[in-house]
Amino acid sequence: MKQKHWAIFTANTSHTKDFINNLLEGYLPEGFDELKDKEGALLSKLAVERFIDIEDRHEAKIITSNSDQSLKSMSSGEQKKALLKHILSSNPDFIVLDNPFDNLDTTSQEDLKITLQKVSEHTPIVQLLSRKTDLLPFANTFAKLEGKDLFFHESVSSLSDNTLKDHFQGDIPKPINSYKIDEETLIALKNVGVSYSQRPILHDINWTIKKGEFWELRGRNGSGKTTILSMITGENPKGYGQELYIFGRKKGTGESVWEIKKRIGYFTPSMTDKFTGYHSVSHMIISGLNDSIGLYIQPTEAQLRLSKEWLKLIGLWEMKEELFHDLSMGQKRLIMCARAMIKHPPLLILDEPTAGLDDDSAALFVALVNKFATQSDTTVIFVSHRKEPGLEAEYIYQLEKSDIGSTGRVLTT
Ligand SMILES: Nc1ncnc2c1ncn2[C@@H]1O[C@H](COP(=O)(O)OP(=O)(O)OP(=O)(O)O)[C@@H](O)[C@H]1O
Repeated sequence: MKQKHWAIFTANTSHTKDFINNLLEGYLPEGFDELKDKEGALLSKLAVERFIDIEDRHEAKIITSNSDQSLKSMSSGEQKKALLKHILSSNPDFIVLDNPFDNLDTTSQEDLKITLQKVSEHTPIVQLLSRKTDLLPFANTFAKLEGKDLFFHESVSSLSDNTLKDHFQGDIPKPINSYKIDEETLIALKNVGVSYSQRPILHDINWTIKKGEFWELRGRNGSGKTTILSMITGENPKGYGQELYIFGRKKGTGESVWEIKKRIGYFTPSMTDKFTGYHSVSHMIISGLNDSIGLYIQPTEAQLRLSKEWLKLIGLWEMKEELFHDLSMGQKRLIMCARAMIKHPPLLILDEPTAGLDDDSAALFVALVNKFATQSDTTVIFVSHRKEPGLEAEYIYQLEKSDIGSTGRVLTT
C-alpha cells in the first residue's frame, strides 16, 4: 500500500497546538489510524524553544552535541536545521512538521525538500502549513483544520478560497507626540566587522539608512541579520568601538540603551505568541506609547481616541473590549504591529513578521506595513526569507556569506 502523507492546511484560527499534541500523544483524530501506537517527532519553532529551555536548565547539549555552540546562540535557521538532524538520527515512526520552511533561507528550503522526499519513502509525514506554496509534493491526503475540527478534502484546489479583502480603508493615525530627528541619516555602519570566538560573521559592512526609507534586509541563515539588528538596538555589545552611528550619534558616546530603544519600534512573532497577560485589545495598542506590554495605568482621552483610530483602521474596533489573549494569531499580530507603530518611532524593525501567518493574513499584514511606510516618516526595516508578494520596500540590503564573514550590498527593488 502507498505510504500516506498528510498536508493539513491551517488558518490563524486553527487550534494547531492541540492538534499536534494529540497526534504525538496518541489521541488520534479520525483519518490517522496508520499512526496508531507509533512514536512521532516534531519539527517546529516550539520544539526548538523546548530544547533551548532544556539545554539551559540542565546545562546539557542534547541536539547540539557535535557543535561547540549552544542551541540558544545559533541563528533561527541553524536551530531548525540542528533539530531536523536530531530528529532524523532518532528514526521516529512518523514526523510532524509545523510550517517547516519558516525561518529557512531559500537554499535551505530546497535542501529540506530533498531530504524530506527521501525520508517520505519510509516514514509517514504530517505537514501543517499555512502558506499554499509550502505544500510538499509527496503529500497525498489533504485536510483543513478549522478551529478544532478537521475537514478532509479530495484535492488541494478544493481548499483554496481567494476571498482576500483589503481592510485598510483610511489613513495611518497621526501620533500624539512626534519625534524630532534632525539628521537625514538615521543609521550608519562604516566598515563594521563582527566575529564570535574568532569565527568571522560580518566583514566590512557599510550601510547607510536615511529618514523615512523602507528597507528589506536579506541574507542566508546565519549570515548575520539578527547580529546587525541587535547592534542597532543596543542589545549586542559588538557594536561598541565600531563606526556605528545611531540617530546621529556614534555608538558608545554616552547614550543609554534605553534612550535608543525608546526610538525603535520592534516586532517579531515570538513577542505575540509567548505573551500570556490578560489585557484588552485597546489597552494592548495603547501600551505601545509607554513601552510596556499591557497597560498598567488609566489611559488618557487622547490615548483612547488614538487607539480607536488604529482599531478602526485594522478592522478590529468591534473587538476593543475583548481580551488580547482570546484573539486569533493573525489578529494578535496586527495588534502587536499597530502597537509598535502607534508612536511613529523613527525606526521600526519587523523581524520575520509573517512567519506562521496564513496567506490572507500575511497579505493583510504586508498591506499595513506598506501603508505605514508610505504615510509616516518612520524608517522601516523588514527582515524575511519569504519574498512577500506585494511588499513595497524601496531598497534591499543583501548579506552574502563568505569565509571572511558576510559582506553586504545595496540592491534597489
Ligand atoms: N553568541 C554567539 N556565539 C557564537 N556564535 C553566535 C552567537 N550569536 C550568533 N552567532 C552566530 O553568528 C552567525 C550569525 O547569526 P545571526 O543570528 O545574526 O544570523 P541570521 O542572518 O539572523 O540567521 P537566520 O536567518 O537563521 O535567523 C550564526 O552563525 C550564529 O550561529
